[in-house]
Amino acid sequence: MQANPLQWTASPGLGVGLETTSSSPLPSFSQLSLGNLSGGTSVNSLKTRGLFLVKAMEGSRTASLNGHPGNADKNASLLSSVGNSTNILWHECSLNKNDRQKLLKQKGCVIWITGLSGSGKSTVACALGGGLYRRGKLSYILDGDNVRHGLNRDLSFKAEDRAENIRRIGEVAKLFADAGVICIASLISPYRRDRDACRAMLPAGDFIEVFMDVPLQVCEARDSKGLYKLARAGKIKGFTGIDDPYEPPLNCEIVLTHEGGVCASPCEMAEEVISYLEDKGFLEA
Ligand SMILES: Nc1ncnc2c1ncn2[C@@H]1O[C@H](COP(=O)(O)OS(=O)(=O)O)[C@@H](OP(=O)(O)O)[C@H]1O
Ligand SMILES: Nc1ncnc2c1ncn2[C@@H]1O[C@H](COP(=O)(O)OP(=O)(O)O)[C@@H](O)[C@H]1O
Repeated sequence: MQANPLQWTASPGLGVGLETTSSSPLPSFSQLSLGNLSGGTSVNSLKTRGLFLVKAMEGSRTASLNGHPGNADKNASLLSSVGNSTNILWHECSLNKNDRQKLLKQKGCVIWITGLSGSGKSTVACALGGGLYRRGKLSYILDGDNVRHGLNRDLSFKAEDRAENIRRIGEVAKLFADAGVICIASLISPYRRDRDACRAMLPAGDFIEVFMDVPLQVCEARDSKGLYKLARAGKIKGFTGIDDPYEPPLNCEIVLTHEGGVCASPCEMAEEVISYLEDKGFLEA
């Protein structure tokens, strides 16, 4: 992608800043400024020294409220408590999701792929990421197995840990969507309630649930990791589909089916999801 052209500007009495051209989605001078330039520093000298003065004086609530004595009471009234975090204040930046979407020429969203182990979630997630990449669209995959190697390594497969696994991935996916990225979350996520809680984190329409509707017998016959065999032998307890529940979606956006013993190829499945994204306008800003 070509970089956005930036122009230096000077403003009487204020200092210098970076201004974008009219076609650029980057912030204007009013949103980026430096305050005073002291010691004889001129705009030109900074320019020639190649200094990028991107000290953004964001239109931050925190900054403006804290910056003025006497506003402490007003500030305190904005404090909130979320879970175990008390006295916290949301910090708003002037550069928002819309700006990032314009930059990326797409809309951020979450594609949530759910299904049994071996149903093809990871495969279709990769095919989808590839298909989007070839169209110049930025996506990122949050795969349950992979996230459990790091962020969620402390979680087991009991119901409450699965719920926490899903909640955390939902929160991370939400951040990716806010960044303007098409986030592909692929995890078993066996409980409807947990998936619905992730849906509720996002604006309506931005959570696209994709159900891998592949029968247990097919997944078990694939058994690419040998886990079903271990579960049947009682060596893995609480394995989804064997001795742990899976609740299929009742009303999801896309169902990728295994019809009459024939499964569409991962690329065909990915194209189905891409068509949905195109139809709903996610592949343009
Ligand atoms: N008990 C049990 N049940 C189901 N799956 C198990 C279990 N133990 C380990 N595994 C492996 O972990 C992968 C599923 O992780 P997820 O994070 O997607 O699961 S969940 O959403 O929290 O239910 C899953 O990966 P996939 O096969 O890709 O689905 C398995 O490889
Ligand atoms: N559409 C498909 N048709 C046939 N086999 C598939 C398809 N998608 C995935 N597979 C195969 O099924 C197995 C499990 O796929 P995987 O993507 O790992 O599933 P999951 O992530 O749901 O556990 C792999 O061996 C994969 O090659």
